[in-house]
Amino acid sequence: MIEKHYALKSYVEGGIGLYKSPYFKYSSFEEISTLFNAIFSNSKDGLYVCDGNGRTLVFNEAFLHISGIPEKLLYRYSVFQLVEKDYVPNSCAAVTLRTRKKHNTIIDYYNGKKAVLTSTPIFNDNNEIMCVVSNVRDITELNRLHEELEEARKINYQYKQTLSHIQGEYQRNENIIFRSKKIYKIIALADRLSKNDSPVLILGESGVGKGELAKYIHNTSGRSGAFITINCGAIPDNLLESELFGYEKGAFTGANQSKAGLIELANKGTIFLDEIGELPFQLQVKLLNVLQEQKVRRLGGTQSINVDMRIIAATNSNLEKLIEQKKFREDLYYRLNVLQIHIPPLRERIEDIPVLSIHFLNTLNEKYGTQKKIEAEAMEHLINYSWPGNVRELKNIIERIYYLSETDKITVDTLPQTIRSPKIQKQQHIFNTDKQTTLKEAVATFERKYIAQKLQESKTLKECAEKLNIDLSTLVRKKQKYGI
Ligand SMILES: Nc1ncnc2c1ncn2[C@@H]1O[C@H](COP(=O)(O)OP(=O)(O)OP(=O)(O)O)[C@@H](O)[C@H]1O
Repeated sequence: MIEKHYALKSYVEGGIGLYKSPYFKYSSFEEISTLFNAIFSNSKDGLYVCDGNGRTLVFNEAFLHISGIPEKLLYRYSVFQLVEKDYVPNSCAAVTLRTRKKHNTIIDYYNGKKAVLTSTPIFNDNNEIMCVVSNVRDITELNRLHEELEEARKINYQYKQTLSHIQGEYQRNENIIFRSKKIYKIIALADRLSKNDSPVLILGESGVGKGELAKYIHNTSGRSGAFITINCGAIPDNLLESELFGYEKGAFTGANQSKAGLIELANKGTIFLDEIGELPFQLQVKLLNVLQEQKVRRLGGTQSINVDMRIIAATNSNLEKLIEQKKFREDLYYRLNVLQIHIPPLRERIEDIPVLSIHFLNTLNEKYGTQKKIEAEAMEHLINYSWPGNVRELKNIIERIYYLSETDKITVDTLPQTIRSPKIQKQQHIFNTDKQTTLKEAVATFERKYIAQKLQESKTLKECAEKLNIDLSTLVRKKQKYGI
């Protein structure tokens, strides 16, 4: 059993006394003195004891080492004089002698060591300070480690910042893969825009990712409802109205039961109107009313239904030109064009080509458990190509070469002729001169190029369909087939 010995407690302010075990057999002064001497001199902490006047009584080797005060000076001067004569910057014991209280401080000794000091007054029966015991802990090493840790933390933080910046450039935000600063800025802008409910107009060529960005804005907006997409150019005019606004039973022949429109379905969510330039003129005014009143009335209906939706519209047409041509309502344009984002074509952000190519390839690798890789030279060709169909075309091409490549290496030979021959492409040659091309392939190549060219020359899909003398729906189908 351990006996707690309180003999010294009356002398130690706030001290806990001494613990002695039953094995403590020393009783003579010599034995106890030897023991305490051993403890004192073996302590790694510096120990320094002065009397009530601040004169040195006893100290250990560690104290000399930590404080760097020459032994002789310790005998000659009191703690007050040591400070006065500037042998030490400060004295913890001197403060305790003045305040008669235990004191803690940190001292930067002149030898470069840093220590934490605790000085404790020991009182005699007359309540006079008999001595002050100072414990001096060297924290130079600890401090160095602390500084190193701080430095490491700083570096770590900087690395993290850099990494997150790099990741930002190579980032995938939701499904948007990018490396270019241009898309990075667009994502940052979209993040800000997603916080409010104003309409957003996304401009950019076909396939640049307008739909993907609209989805991103919806997903980050926190709106609880659905994300509803409608391609105004792909649905025949007569169906578009009922699709958008819904109808009541008997509203027209064939309306055997009531049906909610897409606008209604987008309640609390987002409606994405793709190819808004293709929205028939008579529907534009109806849409404007919905936007202004936040209410929709089904065809054949008498009641207006409240809708809380965010609208995102997108187009690759020049809406201002369409307004001049009286094909698009100016008032609707201003209503939709509150916040505008322009996505540049892929050829203007070629840094995105490698990351997108690798992403699309890896998606297939994961799906089929393969490890196909694009060789550097092949990647160069992908980068040099002008991608009139933008990301959609790139995605289609990667899928195509994935299936065509027989080994794990995607080489230049695996690439379609159009991509392999940038010179021919730049010269706008539409015939494929590859001897191995079948007639069917050659016709497809021609058709794809020809449609892509006409699309570039046309303001709207409708105009393009007219130029090609084909139905709008056929054009949309072919656009999707060729990834343009
Ligand atoms: N940054 C991107 N990261 C990953 N996939 C993308 C990215 N941009 C576009 N895509 C993909 O490319 C294809 C075309 O994108 P999207 O439909 O959003 O383009 P769009 O500009 O709306 O085209 P359109 O004007 O023809 O409707 C989609 O399969 C989409 O997932």
